[in-house]
Amino acid sequence: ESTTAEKKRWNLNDFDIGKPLGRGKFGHVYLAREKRSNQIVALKVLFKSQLKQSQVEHQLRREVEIQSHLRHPNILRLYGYFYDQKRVYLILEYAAKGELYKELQKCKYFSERRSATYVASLARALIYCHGKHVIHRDIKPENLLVGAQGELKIADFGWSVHTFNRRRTMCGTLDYLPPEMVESVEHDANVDIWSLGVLCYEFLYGVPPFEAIEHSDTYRRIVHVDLKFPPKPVVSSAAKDLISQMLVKDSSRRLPLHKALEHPWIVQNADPSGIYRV
Ligand SMILES: COCCOc1ccc2cc1OCC(=O)N(C)CCCNCc1c[nH]c3ncnc(c13)N2
Repeated sequence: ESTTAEKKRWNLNDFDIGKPLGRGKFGHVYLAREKRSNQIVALKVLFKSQLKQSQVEHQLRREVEIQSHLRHPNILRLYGYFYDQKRVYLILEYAAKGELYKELQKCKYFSERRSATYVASLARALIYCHGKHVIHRDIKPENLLVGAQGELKIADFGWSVHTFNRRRTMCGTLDYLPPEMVESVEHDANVDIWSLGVLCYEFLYGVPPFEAIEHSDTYRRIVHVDLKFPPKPVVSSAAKDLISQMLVKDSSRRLPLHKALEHPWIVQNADPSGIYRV
């Protein structure tokens, strides 16, 4: 039995592999059970060839380094990693209710209580990250998972911090980029306030606020903060007020995350436990 001091060296024989949980850009994720402890985990398998080809190995190392030190109920745990000849394996906390965006697609949009509960959880997770000088966790629905009790988990699939160098025209969406990133000026933790505002809007309306067919139109709508609230579904003015205080062009004037947690809409709608029971 290895002591906690020396890092346990994992290998594939330590796990029984279960059903696939999905496939991402760089690899597959499987349900797995660590044999000795019977602990259920998610195992993400990345192909070294693909990592090399996309020049993301060092970025992945950085992402693993950051994620393995984060401990928060709303951030998916990274327990460890190992590799063999061809693959890198990430040992991750298993989120039993899967990807939030699939749930959002199914419901079209979330209730104000559900949206506020998720936004409060994300704000707390981001406050924790900023406290550890980690920013830009790239919170968009695709990066959010749901635990067995309905709690939100930022899985932050890691490419955000690097892909923005190429302004994500290649693979990710622009919808979540704040003006300072679209105009590629330096950015700080306030980018996460913007993304949280975008996410809050998308939870309530089912579409992101600056969506457009053409990238160029999305760019323009973001830099001009062309924020419009559709008449349907009906959304409270308190919710619109919070969103309007987060989607502000001047990053220093965005509502700080701890203030967002005190906003009336959050106080009146978010479940304090961060759990939304469907
Ligand atoms: C560099 O990589 C950093 C870590 O990236 C991930 C960590 C955990 C992930 C998925 C990750 O990347 C994205 C990805 O592969 N997909 C979008 C396809 C699979 C979706 N997962 C579905 C899923 C369901 N229950 C889960 N419990 C834990 N993790 C999961 C899932 N997925």
